[in-house]
Order: sequence, then C-alpha cells, then structure tokens
Amino acid sequence: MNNKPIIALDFPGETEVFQFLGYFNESLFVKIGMELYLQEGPAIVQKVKEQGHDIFLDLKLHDIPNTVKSAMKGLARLGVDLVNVHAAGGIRMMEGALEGLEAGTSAGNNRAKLIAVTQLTSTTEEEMKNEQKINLSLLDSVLHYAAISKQAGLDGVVCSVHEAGKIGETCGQEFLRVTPGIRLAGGAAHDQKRIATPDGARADGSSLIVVGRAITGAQDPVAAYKEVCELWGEQ
Ligand SMILES: O=c1ccn([C@@H]2O[C@H](COP(=O)(O)O)[C@@H](O)[C@H]2O)c(=O)[nH]1
Repeated sequence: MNNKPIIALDFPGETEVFQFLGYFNESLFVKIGMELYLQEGPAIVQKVKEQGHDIFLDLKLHDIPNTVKSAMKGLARLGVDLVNVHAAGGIRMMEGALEGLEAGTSAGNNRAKLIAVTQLTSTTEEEMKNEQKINLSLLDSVLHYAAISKQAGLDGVVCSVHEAGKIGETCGQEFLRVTPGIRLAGGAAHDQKRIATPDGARADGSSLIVVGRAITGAQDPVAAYKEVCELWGEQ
C-alpha cells in the first residue's frame, strides 16, 4: 500500500468513474464507497483494480459479529488494500471482521488492512453528545474507539486530522490514522465539520488522507490532485 492521497470516487456510476480516471496517466490510490459500490457491485472493484490503482473499499460494516465476519470473508476475495468497519460495533464485531478477512484472503496474498471508523468527520461534539448520548469530549470518544480497535487487533482507524496526533501517541505510530475531511485552504466544507488541509494533516500526524470533492469537484481535477500531493508531501 502506498501513501498517496486517497481519492474518493464518489460518483453515481462507472461511466463517471472512468471518465474521471481517464484524466490521469498514473496509478492512484482510490476509495470506492457506498454510493458507487451499491450501484455497480463488486465488478467495479475488479475494473478499477485492472487499471492498476490501489483501492480502499469504504463500506463501513456495522452488524452483529457473525454477519460482519461472513461479509468480510467475501470482501477479502476482492483483493483490495484497505477495508473498514464502524468501531461502534464493538470489540467482538471487530475481531469477527478480522477473522473473516484472514479466512477469505488466499494463501500468498497480502491481507487487506482493516481499520475502524471512530466518529465520522461530519459529526460535531455537540451532535455526538446530544444524539449519541456519549458523555465525553469528542477527542476522548475517538481515543476510546481507537483503543478498542487496537485491542481487537485492527490496523488503524478513520478519524479527523484533529485527533490523529493523539492517537499516534496513545496507540503507536504504526497504528494507521486515515483522515477524510480534507480541504484546500478556503475550499467549501460541504457537510464535513472536522476539516483540515493536506499540509495540516501531514503536520498533525495523519498516516493517509482521503480527498473527495476538493479533487473530483474541481474545474481541473488533475491540477487539484497535484496541489494536494505537493501539500501532503507524498513520500
Ligand atoms: O469519517 C468519515 C469517514 C468516511 N468519509 C468518506 O470520505 C470521503 C470524503 O469526501 P469529501 O468529498 O472529501 O468530503 C467520503 O467518501 C466519505 O464517505 C468521511 O468523509 N468521513
């Protein structure tokens, strides 16, 4: 897995995806999420992989342990690089996810990294307290979810840049902090609440950044991607 900025392919179908990918003449790290996967199914993963791109399959599984285990076993066969669940599903569910992923990975292939969503980057502390009835600061809630994800044996978490540094200190620098909510300076936040710039993400301890609309919605997506790469300082 490389550490290029991960481009969120939040498009309604494969026509838009391949038009977008056609602007680039290099291999990318892309994210296939619910919008695209639920329209196109597993075939879209195969088609994007055939073009040589690394893939984060962002389906955020959250169900009883047995169901998540079986679903992960199936997803493992798609041969993606990164997959995820919701940490709110609990330790047994996350352990099940890992078992399923290991069971579904064919001998000789690398297992996909498994990460857990802590608090969505669209959530504010006020919303978390009022709607989820979690009586902690948002940072403490994220740190708690990171701690139980690590306890379950996962490879890292999805969090915002604002919590990434502290998670690195408490869970170790090898524990991945994958951070969406990335915007170029002055860019619209849309529905995101805990946002940061690519250079801010680098400075504050992200391991990988996820960038959607700042690139896919740009007048010149290739120029926007290059700007993100420069600010992120792709290694
Ligand atoms: O906490 C989370 C978890 C996942 N996402 C996903 O990342 C992208 C972000 O898109 P932008 O257009 O850059 O806002 C999107 O696919 C989300 O589903 C997230 O934003 N926050």
